[in-house]
Formats: sequence, C-alpha cells, structure tokens
Amino acid sequence: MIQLHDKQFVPFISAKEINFAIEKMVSQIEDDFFDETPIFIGVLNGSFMVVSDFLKLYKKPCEVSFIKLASYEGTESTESVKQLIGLNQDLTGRTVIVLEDIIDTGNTLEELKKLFKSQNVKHFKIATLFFKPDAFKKDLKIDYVGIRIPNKFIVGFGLDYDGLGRNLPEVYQLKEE
Ligand SMILES: O=P(O)(O)OC[C@H]1O[C@H](OP(=O)(O)OP(=O)(O)O)[C@H](O)[C@@H]1O
Ligand code: HPA
Repeated sequence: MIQLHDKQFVPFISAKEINFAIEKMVSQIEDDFFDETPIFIGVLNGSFMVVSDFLKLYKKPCEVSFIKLASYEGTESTESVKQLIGLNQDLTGRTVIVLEDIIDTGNTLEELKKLFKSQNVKHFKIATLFFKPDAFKKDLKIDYVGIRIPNKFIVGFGLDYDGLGRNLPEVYQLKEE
C-alpha cells in the first residue's frame, strides 16, 4: 500500500500487464498504418510515460509531438477542459494518432476531437492505455484501448493524485474506506 497526500492506494495493475497492453496497441497501429508515417500526439501531463514506452516499441517511421490539456483536480473531473499548450505544427494531410494515458468521462476526448476537426488531417485516431467504460458519458469512438478498468480513481504510470504518483511504474487504485 502507498500513501499520497491524505489518501491510500493499493496495487492494481502490474508493470508487466501495462507493457503487454502497450505492445498490443503498438502492433495494431503498426499493422493499420504500415504504409504511413504517423504523427503521435501525447496529451500532457499524464501521457508522458505511455508515449515514451509506446515509441520505444514502435519500429516504423513516425513523429511525435505534445499538447497539454487538463480537466482533473484531486480525484474528480472538473467538467471543463483547459488547453494549456496548443498545437504548433501543420497537420494537413497527416495521419494523426493521439496517445492518451486514460479516457474517463470523455470530456478531454470531446475537446480533442473538436481541436483536430479543423486541421484537415488524413486520418485521426485515438489510442488510450486505460479506459473506464462505466464513467464514459460521450457518444464518441475510441479507436485503440489498452486496458478497460472499473470506475475507480487510479494513480501511477503517468497518472497523478494532486501532482503525486506519476513516477510509479505500476498502477494503484484508491483504497476503499
Ligand atoms: O476523460 P476525462 O474525464 O476527461 O479524463 C481523462 C483526462 O484526465 C487526465 O488528465 P488531467 O486533466 O488529470 O491532466 P494531467 O494529464 O495533467 O494530469 C488524463 O491524462 C486525461 O487527459
Ligand atoms: O483515475 C484517474 N486517475 C488520475 N487521473 C485521472 N484523470 C482521469 N481519470 C483519472
């Protein structure tokens, strides 16, 4: 068990399971876009670890860039997604694949879809390492999902509780009271 600020968390998903899920996403995307040079877009802050591990396994030509959005405060979604760092690249005609650490309520995903709609890209796909189907409130497609998880707050592998926990190489879930 670990303590972050005022809350306790228990082990949930091992580094090995995470790696297996990322390998699966890499091979699906390599197969689907074998004749393209995709540009992977990580959504900061949370996605830095999944982007790093994903790219180390991705063996075909590709580019990477980042945007920064934020919606979560503490253990709750604020419902408003702020763009903190935007896109600074022309994506016209490109195959764009967004890499997310987690899709929860879908608020961030909705904002991402709006953001890229006006960009005239060739393909636009969304890949997420973790997905909470029971929390997801939107009628939007997610193209690649690593691991489906129950609607519980998690930390580790890039995900934080008020800034802490991002550096953990495995995932922990909030301990029941
Ligand atoms: O589906 P949603 O309910 O929108 O939640 C998903 C988003 O929440 C997290 O980001 P957060 O807003 O916590 O910012 P961070 O990546 O800087 O921690 C995560 O990285 C996703 O981008
Ligand atoms: O479960 C979560 N943990 C941390 N950050 C998050 N952002 C959306 N869902 C989560």
